[in-house]
Amino acid sequence: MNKVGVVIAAAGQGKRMGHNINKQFLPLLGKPILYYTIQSFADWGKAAEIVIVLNSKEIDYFKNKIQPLFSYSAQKTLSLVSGGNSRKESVYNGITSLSDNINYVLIHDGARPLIEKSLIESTYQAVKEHKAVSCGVKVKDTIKLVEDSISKQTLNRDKLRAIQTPQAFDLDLIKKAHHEYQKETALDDASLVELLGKNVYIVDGDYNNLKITTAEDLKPAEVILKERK
Ligand SMILES: Nc1ccn([C@@H]2O[C@H](COP(=O)(O)OP(=O)(O)OP(=O)(O)O)[C@@H](O)[C@H]2O)c(=O)n1
Ligand SMILES: C[C@](O)(CO)[C@H](O)COP(=O)(O)O
Repeated sequence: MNKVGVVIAAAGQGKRMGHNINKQFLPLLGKPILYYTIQSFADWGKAAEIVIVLNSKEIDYFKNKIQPLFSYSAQKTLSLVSGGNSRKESVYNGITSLSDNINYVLIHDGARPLIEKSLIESTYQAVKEHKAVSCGVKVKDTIKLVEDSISKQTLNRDKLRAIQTPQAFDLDLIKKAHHEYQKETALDDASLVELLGKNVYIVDGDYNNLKITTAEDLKPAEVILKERK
């Protein structure tokens, strides 16, 4: 029987948000961003363990202000781990804290609170077949390569995807990728599997699965949440 774990990377500083409190604790319709992210995985209901990776200085805040928002049964699946200086280090701490009997892991950004159950499920179904999976959406704009404000090349849009999380992996495979490329800088976990020379299967993501990065992302996120109510 397959057992699945979830790692939610929430140990960033949210510098681009430019707020004095971590962006993941900012409210959307009155509840913290990180609450929505975790609740989506709890609602999905298939995770044996949900690891929340936090800045060590914010663990008490999480315990006092966010953890009590969840039902008792959801709280039982949560565990808290300290993050690192990069997203990659934080994810590493998360995946290595999962129990040995976990077969697959879904890795998600704490800052993507609009994730829907259907996308979590399609990612999970795909990983059982492909071992390494990422969500991605087709880019809608024309993308150009620009150097020193000069457009050098127009890229073939058909081959481009804007990459999102969740990304899902066979747990042994992603641990191996993290171990082998410990010194490599990586924006996401799928790129470490690419470095191993393995295929990463892309499932269709969701344009609404926004990453809350800068202040202008907050309003559209609230509009989407309101529509779902
Ligand atoms: N050391 C880090 C850095 C990032 N993250 C997490 O990785 C996700 C994606 O990162 P990003 O949106 O870039 O968040 P921040 O690093 O917090 O943002 P910024 O770059 O603006 O500081 C976020 O949920 C963030 O909390 C993490 O767990 N540990
Ligand atoms: C993993 C990721 O969400 C894919 O879009 C993203 O790369 C992480 O955030 P960052 O803004 O690149 O740090």
